[in-house]
Amino acid sequence: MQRITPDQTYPLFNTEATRRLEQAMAAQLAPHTLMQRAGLAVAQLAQAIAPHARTIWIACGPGNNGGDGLEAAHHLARAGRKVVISWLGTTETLPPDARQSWEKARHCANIEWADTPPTDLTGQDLCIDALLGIGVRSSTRPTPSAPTHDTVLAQWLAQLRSSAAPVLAVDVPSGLDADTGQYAPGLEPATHSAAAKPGTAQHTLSLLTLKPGLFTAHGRDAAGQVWWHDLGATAETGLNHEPPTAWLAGPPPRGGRLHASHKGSYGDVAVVGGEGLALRGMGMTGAALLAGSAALHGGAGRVLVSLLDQDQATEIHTQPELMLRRFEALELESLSVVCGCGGGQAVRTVLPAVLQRAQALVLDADALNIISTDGALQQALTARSARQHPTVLTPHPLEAARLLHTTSAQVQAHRLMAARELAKKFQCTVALKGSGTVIAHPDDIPHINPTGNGSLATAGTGDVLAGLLGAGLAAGMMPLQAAIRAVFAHGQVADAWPLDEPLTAGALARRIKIG
Ligand SMILES: NC(=O)C1=CN([C@@H]2O[C@H](COP(=O)(O)OP(=O)(O)OC[C@H]3O[C@@H](n4cnc5c(N)ncnc54)[C@H](O)[C@@H]3O)[C@@H](O)[C@H]2O)[C@@H](O)CC1
Ligand SMILES: [K+]
Repeated sequence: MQRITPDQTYPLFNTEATRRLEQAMAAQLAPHTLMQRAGLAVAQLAQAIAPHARTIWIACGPGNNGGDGLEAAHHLARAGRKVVISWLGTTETLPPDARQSWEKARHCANIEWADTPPTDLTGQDLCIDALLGIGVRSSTRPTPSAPTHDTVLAQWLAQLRSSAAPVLAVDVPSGLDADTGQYAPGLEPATHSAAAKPGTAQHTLSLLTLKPGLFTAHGRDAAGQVWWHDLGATAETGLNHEPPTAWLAGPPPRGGRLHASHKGSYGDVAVVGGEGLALRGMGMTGAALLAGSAALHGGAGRVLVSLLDQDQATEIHTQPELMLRRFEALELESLSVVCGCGGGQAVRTVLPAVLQRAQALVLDADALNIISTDGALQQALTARSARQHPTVLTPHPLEAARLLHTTSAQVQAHRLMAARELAKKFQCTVALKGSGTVIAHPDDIPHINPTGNGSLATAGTGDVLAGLLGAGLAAGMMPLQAAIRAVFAHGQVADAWPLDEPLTAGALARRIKIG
């Protein structure tokens, strides 16, 4: 069993791939072996995280996820723990594996069966959520047979989510789609506001494989600390037979700078953005300066800033290392250009030249919005790949939706798919921002970033990411690697930041540590 922390790369498998692996393993093993291993692993983790739990309430659903819970109940009861099971299944519809575990639990004298879950649980107890696993239905189609069952399920789920006791979720938090990190319709937590985080699992034990939905969209909030037990898959079938659906990214390789290096060794970044106050009465130069600061702290040799401002300041007092340049004075062919941060409408005039001539390019914010409305710019963007000019797009879900001519809800519903589609459409690397940023490249398996938290949801943090990425490209990194590294480092700062201190984008840029 492994505790998942952002210190190494892990393969992630969607439901389809997990089912294939399960079948391949089941074919080699005695019947019921996988569920026995799963239940034992759940019981072991329960004992480890709540060694003194007075009562362990196990909510078991009608399928094999419930079977894992029943199997765990048997082990916990045998270990002398007080176990209360609430079971939602019927003997007529029980899958064969779950039936065996049900029989076992039934024969345990010291297990209490309760149709009404205990309501007096406290922080001294433990809940095990074995209601739904990867078999959750994501369609809103009602099941003709089960209106009552669905109501009870919703009630138990609400009880788990509001319990004062810690929750250990089996395989996935019930109701969460293991592929997308979205809740199945009708099974969302009642409260969905960022300010009042809904009650969710403190621990999730992912079985056989790690699933992408645990790490993106609502997955991070829903799952808490993720653990993984491969049920013997690595040793017995070799997980290598099945290509991963995605990777959970790990830290970039560390590498110090050569002593005999100079500023030219790390390349030049040019930040083009920051519409001035004069054009429309909306000054956004700060965004470009933040990107410039991040590029500097990200290790760029030199950072040039070209503000899209008629009244360019002659000096930037806050960051004297940044060098101001008029756009016409930039030698785009030899620069890693970060374009769009605070670009407003002014960025429209420079985009054709930037797309045509920039050696390497990061496109963010307003640059993306303008490109999404302009077919010629889209063609120019796609054409860069044939000229071997690396390009990285850093959209948030709404910007991605505009580029894909869809809605941000659709993008969020399938973040991995949306990022891949964008990468293919424009033949470039994409970092789709949001919880569990997805980094995609046309020919590669996508990566999900494991670092970062809600403190990054503040103005300017996207500009910092774009600048940091520009530094990676300027140093000659491949765009996918540069994106993985930048997103990881960006999130790492937020993870190390004190919880009670607001994180400003300026501080974020200054704290970046690379390599
Ligand atoms: N796939 C694997 O590799 C393994 C699976 N195991 C367990 O088995 C689970 C998968 O089992 P199943 O395929 O039986 O699926 P689940 O047990 O996750 O769910 C299926 C049951 O839930 C009901 N259900 C689904 N969506 C619902 C909804 N929206 N509202 C109300 N009821 C709903 C279905 O009618 C069905 O009865 C895994 O998550 C894991 O916990 C482990 O035992 C061992 C290995
Ligand atoms: K579950």
